[in-house]
Amino acid sequence: MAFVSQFARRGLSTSSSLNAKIQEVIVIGGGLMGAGIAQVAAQTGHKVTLVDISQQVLDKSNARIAESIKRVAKKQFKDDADGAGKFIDSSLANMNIATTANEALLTADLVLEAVVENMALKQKLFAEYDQIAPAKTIFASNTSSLPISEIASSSSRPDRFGGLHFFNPVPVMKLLEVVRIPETSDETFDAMVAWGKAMKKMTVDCKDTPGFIVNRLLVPYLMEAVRLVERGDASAKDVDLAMKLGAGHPMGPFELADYVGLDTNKFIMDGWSARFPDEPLFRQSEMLNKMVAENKLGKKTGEGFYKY
Ligand SMILES: CCCCCCCC(=O)CC(=O)SCCNC(=O)CCNC(=O)[C@H](O)C(C)(C)COP(=O)(O)OP(=O)(O)OC[C@H]1O[C@@H](n2cnc3c(N)ncnc32)[C@H](O)[C@@H]1OP(=O)(O)O
Ligand SMILES: NC(=O)C1=CN([C@@H]2O[C@H](COP(=O)(O)OP(=O)(O)OC[C@H]3O[C@@H](n4cnc5c(N)ncnc54)[C@H](O)[C@@H]3O)[C@@H](O)[C@H]2O)C=CC1
Repeated sequence: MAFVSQFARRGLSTSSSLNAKIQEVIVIGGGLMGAGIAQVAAQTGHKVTLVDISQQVLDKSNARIAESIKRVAKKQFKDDADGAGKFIDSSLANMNIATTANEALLTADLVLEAVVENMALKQKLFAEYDQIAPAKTIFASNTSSLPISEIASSSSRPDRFGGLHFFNPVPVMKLLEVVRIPETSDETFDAMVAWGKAMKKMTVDCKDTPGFIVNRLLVPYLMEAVRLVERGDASAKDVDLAMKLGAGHPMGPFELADYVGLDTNKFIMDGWSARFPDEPLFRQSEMLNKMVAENKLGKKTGEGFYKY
């Protein structure tokens, strides 16, 4: 069966010449997603700089990356300890960590942002980087829910801007959503798709719509699960068991929410409920808001819907 993709349409062309191939990458935000993206970039032979304002976060992420690379190596080089060792060493050698992007910006092919889900912060960072990065540098956001167009409006290069949305845990999840805005040039879009493939991900194309493909379906589902428990219709544990055994999901919605981070869930709901006040699927949840206020953010703080 052949589909004709409406997203494969040709967009604007750019006057600035891009590198055909993305080789040097800066990942901004060294938390859950940034660390995973940087790890996979390093594993697939890219030179990568992982940037976070917090040295403590970087140290923690470094340790998590080292652990995760070992798991990947064990899987890829089952009975080949020598091959596994070389893979780990070369991956780690491809990676730098830093508390500022300034030096790496001078030569980067791609700046991929994965800081907290906050429009003002994302815009501020790209406005700054726009002043330093060369014309060839593509800018992209890993945002879960914010409009790429609005983030891109803070830079002077919307033709070299797009969304590259990865999934958690990045070393395991095979999908990458590649999002283009009307201004994204064909060269930029093609370079982003090619990079996704170089990262060994399957790519899907999507317009700049709330939640793109996966989160437009997943977030309302999660919120419906929370509302179900808020109404007292079932316990979180039973909902999770039901969705795992009855729908074949690897995690139930509450396990997944804890895994993703309840703060990230709340950032998404805050944004969508403000932007789309008439959409009942995007309504806020008192239970979720209370848990975030109590710093019960899920796995990362040791407690969310479950204790860890
Ligand atoms: C919620 C709605 C709100 C959305 C908010 C925004 C979020 C977004 O913008 C987009 C998202 O990311 S949505 C989340 C997408 N992720 C999921 O749905 C994950 C669902 N869970 C799973 O797939 C498995 O439980 C999982 C793979 C995690 C773990 O699998 P298992 O339970 O079977 O546990 P393991 O046996 O430990 O792992 C299975 C294999 O994977 C390897 N592995 C796991 N974590 C790893 C990691 N961090 N690094 C490297 N390898 C890793 C593990 O080694 C194992 O491999 P095998 O031994 O070969 O099977
Ligand atoms: N958690 C998830 O499962 C997924 C999250 N996303 C998106 O990825 C982005 C990051 O999410 P997470 O990694 O979960 O968040 P996180 O909270 O684990 O990491 C965000 C990091 O950004 C850093 N940061 C804050 N301000 C900064 C600045 N000015 N410069 C550099 N670093 C700064 C923080 O110190 C923190 O380490 C968000 O936009 C989120 O919506 C996308 C896919 C999945």
